[in-house]
Amino acid sequence: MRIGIIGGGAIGLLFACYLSKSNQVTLYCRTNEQVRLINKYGIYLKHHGTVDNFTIKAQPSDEISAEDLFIIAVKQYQLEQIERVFHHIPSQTPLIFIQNGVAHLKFIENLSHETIIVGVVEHGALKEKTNYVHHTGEGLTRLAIFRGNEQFVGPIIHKLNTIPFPFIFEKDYLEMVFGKLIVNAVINPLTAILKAKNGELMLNSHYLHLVHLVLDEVVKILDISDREKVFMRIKTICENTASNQSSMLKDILNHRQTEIDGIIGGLLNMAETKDLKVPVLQFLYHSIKGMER
Ligand SMILES: NC(=O)C1=CN([C@@H]2O[C@H](COP(=O)(O)OP(=O)(O)OC[C@H]3O[C@@H](n4cnc5c(N)ncnc54)[C@H](OP(=O)(O)O)[C@@H]3O)[C@@H](O)[C@H]2O)C=CC1
Ligand SMILES: CC(C)(CO)C(=O)C(=O)O
Repeated sequence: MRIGIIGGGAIGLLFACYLSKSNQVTLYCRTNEQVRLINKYGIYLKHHGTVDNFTIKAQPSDEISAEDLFIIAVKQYQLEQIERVFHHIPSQTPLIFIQNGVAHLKFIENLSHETIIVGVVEHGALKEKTNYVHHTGEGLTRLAIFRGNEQFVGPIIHKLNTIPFPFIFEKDYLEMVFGKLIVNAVINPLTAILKAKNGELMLNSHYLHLVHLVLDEVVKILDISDREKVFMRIKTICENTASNQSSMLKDILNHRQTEIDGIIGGLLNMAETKDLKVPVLQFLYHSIKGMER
């Protein structure tokens, strides 16, 4: 299958390497410099201490070619910037969006494409250089249909699946996206404000108290009945990624924009619609927005 990946960041590079094992991948980048480096030297993938080199074709993102599928791997807040790119992708070509949070759902609703799939990525990836990615955490990618015929997803998953880079099908896209949203809403802003690694949220009793305060409001907004199950999922992720810095902490430390609007911003909008008071989430939102400057 011909796969176009838009965005040569951590996830774009990671997906390009694994998917190129059994597909023809083109990585669409923002800068000509990244295009040049990848076409000349390929992409380096570090995994478990081993570094492999992958020959991948790269093109500027304003020169879209015909593909069988596009994976959109830019950050949620960069989607607006690539809006015109979608005018060059035929409406029959399936699109996969893998952004964290919920804000991207509003953006994709306005596209005219017939088949839109949303994904939740449970891998960890770190872009160490322009054409060098570190696969820091092994996981899987969940895919669910957002628009179009569910029948298309099975064959796509079949073609994307490789070991150790699995894809699985989820029936309910909202349940899938909200599941990840809760995890990111609790872990990301707290770790970024406290400058703490994920594991510390469970080990420091004061941080754990904050986890519960955040979770109480998230559970209220999303009307979740099994709070304990949700807490256990967060606890497991904190323990499994104990020594990791969350993506929001990394963004703050590197003076980059964060995805707070897509994560806590999305929840604040839902709270407003339901006329719910959520002071803890307000505090997190404004703390991160203030720190972004
Ligand atoms: N990294 C991870 O471990 C995980 C990430 N995710 C999600 O995946 C998404 C991507 O994250 P991640 O890869 O880490 O983010 P990065 O910031 O590393 O990558 C985003 C990439 O998009 C590129 N981009 C921006 N504008 C354009 C454009 N006009 N044309 C082409 N490319 C463009 C950027 O290019 P440039 O560098 O030139 O600015 C950058 O390389 C996020 O929404 C995140 O929530 C989900 C789970 C795990
Ligand atoms: C699951 C978690 C919190 C892992 O660090 C993550 O998705 C992130 O950092 O964005």
